[in-house]
Amino acid sequence: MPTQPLSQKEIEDRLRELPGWSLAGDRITRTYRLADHFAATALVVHVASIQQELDHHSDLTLGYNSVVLSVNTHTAGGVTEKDFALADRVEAVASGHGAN
Ligand SMILES: C[C@H](O)[C@H](O)[C@H]1CNC2=NC(N)=NC(=O)C2=N1
Repeated sequence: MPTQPLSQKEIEDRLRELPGWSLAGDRITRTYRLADHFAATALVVHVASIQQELDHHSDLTLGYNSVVLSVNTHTAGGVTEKDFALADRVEAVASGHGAN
């Protein structure tokens, strides 16, 4: 059964449990700040490995000392539980990279 898009209320309820994350159009997004470019690059590589494991992929933008993650579920045409599962996994590792 295909993953269903969450309603606006369901998304807002889930976002309350994810400080730093917000809804931008039909995607959820968060910007992480890191110590420097190397630390930001290491976080991108770590997120990429999580995404391969989950078979779910965000758009990742690497800056000098920042990483912007933006995701929805293309196949569902909106935000689904898969996006929040990815967000939860990234949150669990981000602090280990010194991200905030
Ligand atoms: C076949 C494969 O499972 C799909 O193409 C996956 C891969 N990663 C994906 N990532 C995201 N963000 N949305 C998808 O719909 C999606 N689909």
